[in-house]
Amino acid sequence: MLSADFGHLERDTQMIDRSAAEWVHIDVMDGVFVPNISFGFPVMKAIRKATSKLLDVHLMIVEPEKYVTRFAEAGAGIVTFHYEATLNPKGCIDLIHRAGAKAGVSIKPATSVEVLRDIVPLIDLVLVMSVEPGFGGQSFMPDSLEKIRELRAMIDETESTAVIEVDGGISAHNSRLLFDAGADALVAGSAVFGAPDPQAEIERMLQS
Ligand SMILES: O=C(CO)[C@@H](O)[C@H](O)COP(=O)(O)O
Repeated sequence: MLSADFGHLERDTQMIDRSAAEWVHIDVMDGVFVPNISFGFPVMKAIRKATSKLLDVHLMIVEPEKYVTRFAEAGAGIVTFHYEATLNPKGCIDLIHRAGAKAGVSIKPATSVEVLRDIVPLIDLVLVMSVEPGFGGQSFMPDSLEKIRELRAMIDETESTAVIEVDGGISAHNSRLLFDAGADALVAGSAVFGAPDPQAEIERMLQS
């Protein structure tokens, strides 16, 4: 939703609601963990009202343990925080699960997937950032493909049920490549909202 027209948030959310996309991805940025500020609870609640789809919330904030419960209570089906943003990832995971949501952990491009080995059996989703978090419209970083393959192997070895989500620079041009590398869920912002027909673009990604 970061690439939606915020002046027409209800219209754009309803458009995604009618589309073949399965989840609605919400990027929350605090201006500290990333050099950009997006939105918080009021906007999240407005999106919640405009769709019945699962809300997939990506927190790009410091001290996520302070807020994960409130995001779950505001209607997030998945709450994902950054591994780099907390000293207590297991505590955050626990808080999210206790609030009734699924827990995800995200890693920035420079963070090795190895840091997740101990926690991958405890989580529902790993979000691999394929751009530096903070802004939409950046180019996909090809090194992410190897990270996805490593993560797929780690998830299989540890018998984790976590899904692999990838975010940043994704379109119908690379979605097949990502799927083949082991991704289960793809996030697309500018490719969808910048397309002449966003719903057809989502279909193209799913078809490819
Ligand atoms: O989390 C982020 C950016 O920090 C992403 O969700 C991007 O906003 C995706 O946008 P595109 O790369 O698809 O334009």
